[in-house]
Amino acid sequence: MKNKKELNTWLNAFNLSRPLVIAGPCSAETEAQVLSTARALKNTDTSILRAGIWKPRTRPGNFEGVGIIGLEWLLKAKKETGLLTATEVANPTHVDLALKHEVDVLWLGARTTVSPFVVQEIAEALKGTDKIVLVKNPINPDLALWLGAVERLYKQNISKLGAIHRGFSTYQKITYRNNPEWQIPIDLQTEVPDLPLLLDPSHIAGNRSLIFDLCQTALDLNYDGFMIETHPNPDEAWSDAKQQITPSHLSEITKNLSIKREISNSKTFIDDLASLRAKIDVTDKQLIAILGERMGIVKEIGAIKNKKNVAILQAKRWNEISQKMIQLGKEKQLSEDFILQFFKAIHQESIRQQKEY
Ligand SMILES: C=C(O[C@@H]1C=C(C(=O)O)C=C[C@H]1O)C(=O)O
Repeated sequence: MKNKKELNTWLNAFNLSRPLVIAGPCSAETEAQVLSTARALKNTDTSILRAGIWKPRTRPGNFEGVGIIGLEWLLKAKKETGLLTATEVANPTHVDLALKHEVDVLWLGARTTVSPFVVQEIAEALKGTDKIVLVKNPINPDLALWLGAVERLYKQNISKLGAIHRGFSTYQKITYRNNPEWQIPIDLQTEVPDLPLLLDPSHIAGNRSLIFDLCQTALDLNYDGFMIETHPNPDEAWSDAKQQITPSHLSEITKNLSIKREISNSKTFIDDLASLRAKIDVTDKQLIAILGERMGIVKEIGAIKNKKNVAILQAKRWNEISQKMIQLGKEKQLSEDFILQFFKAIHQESIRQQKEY
């Protein structure tokens, strides 16, 4: 997917001084619930009312959405409040029904993005639309699949596109419901900087207490806005009760976020930044010189191992090194995760260099 300046035209047209907010219930449950959420969101930063109509649940037997009648409630809410509306579509029939009910923003969910066949069918059903179409990341951490879905839509002349980061499935026990893997959206921004990027903190968190911090991290990483699940009585919600928040809680969160700008024109800021970056450039050069020196020694080790037919991988030694480095790293306030990742990368390169010998 190639970057194009025009990718963010639709977002700029909102003319917002704050991040774009899409909010609303995980699922539309009743007409009263959709309307009361919409009315309460009208007094917040929200521009777009979201509600799930068809809910793809991990296991059958849970509430799977109210279906088409929910689209009528959304339309009613839009007419009353003036909020735009958004819903998830997972097949061409959903697209057809959403368009008939004047839904303004359609999104592809994480379980849809994983399937190029389904994405293609949806893209063809939406061909040439002037609606906004947002693509959630696939459940597996695969940037190419995520961007591939955006590209399929773009190829069908859909120009109002955006990405939503909702985190990635993991088998490991973690604080979050879905692992954020921030490096993937960072890579996405590096590849297509003008593609609007929103955070869905509700699905990453799985728990409302983590939402504020996730939103602040996103703003520090230049995200353009949020999709946040909001319900008048979160604990009573028919789906994802733990991660939903009330509209007033949403207001409190958006009010307390510190909004970052891409750059400051202040002279002292520009001068200070330039001199600190010059120092970083010096240390980076030193790092490369030291890494080169280390690999030189590794090659000598490779040579003597080769002569005596000794295996390259020496798990005990490698284990000793990583443990020692984690300890040393702590003294310099470097996280264990970072040191492990860093030394794993060094070790891999070290094995590659010895194999080449
Ligand atoms: C360099 C060696 O080979 C491998 C690479 C290591 C490293 O880069 O430090 C450590 C252990 C081995 O898995 C070695 O045996 O010391």
